[in-house]
Amino acid sequence: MKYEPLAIADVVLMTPDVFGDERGFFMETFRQHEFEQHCAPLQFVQDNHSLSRQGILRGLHYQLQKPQGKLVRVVSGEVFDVAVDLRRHSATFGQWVGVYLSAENKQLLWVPPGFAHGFYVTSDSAEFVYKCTDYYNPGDEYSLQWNDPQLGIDWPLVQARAPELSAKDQQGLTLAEAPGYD
Ligand SMILES: Cc1cn([C@H]2C[C@H](O)[C@@H](COP(=O)(O)OP(=O)(O)O[C@H]3O[C@@H](C)C(=O)[C@@H](O)[C@H]3O)O2)c(=O)[nH]c1=O
Repeated sequence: MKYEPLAIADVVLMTPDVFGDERGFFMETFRQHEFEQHCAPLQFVQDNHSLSRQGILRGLHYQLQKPQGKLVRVVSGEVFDVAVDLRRHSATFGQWVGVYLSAENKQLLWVPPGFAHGFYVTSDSAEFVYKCTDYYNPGDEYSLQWNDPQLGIDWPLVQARAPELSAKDQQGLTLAEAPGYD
């Protein structure tokens, strides 16, 4: 596995070694010891899997009292995946990084606790799989507005169509309104 810190250095892009043969391929997608060395000394307690159609945007989500670090990847299709730094004392507070994750590139993104996370589906559909360092805690969940001009996220919208959002995400908070991490 190759580990590559992004422009916000705590966010790490991971590229697995893929062993192809006549049967298909094999790859390791997680190794605790390496993860602790290159990303964070944290354990995962919950795994999630979602399916979304093209044009769906999920996010940008975070939990305040029980922050979740997320190790995310795509097992079918392609998404543009975004992490926003909400740590108020961070030099990169309010900044974002985004990468394409796909079944083809097989990359994983480590989104640490203290970040909001979301993704936009660019392929016909996409299945998204991720590990979390804390449990889902719905009362503690916030949605940051995907198109807040202060964030200025450059979403690669398909045919310039507005993304489809859940009712919750349509009520997302701007960066100015959203509680951050102290
Ligand atoms: C996230 C989550 C949802 N649910 C339930 C609640 C609800 O009925 C249904 C759909 O929930 P949501 O609309 O919140 O699902 P979704 O919009 O896919 O939420 C996810 O978005 C991405 C971007 C993330 O980063 C995740 O952490 C998570 O917040 O699934 C759980 O039971 N456990 C969970 O961990």
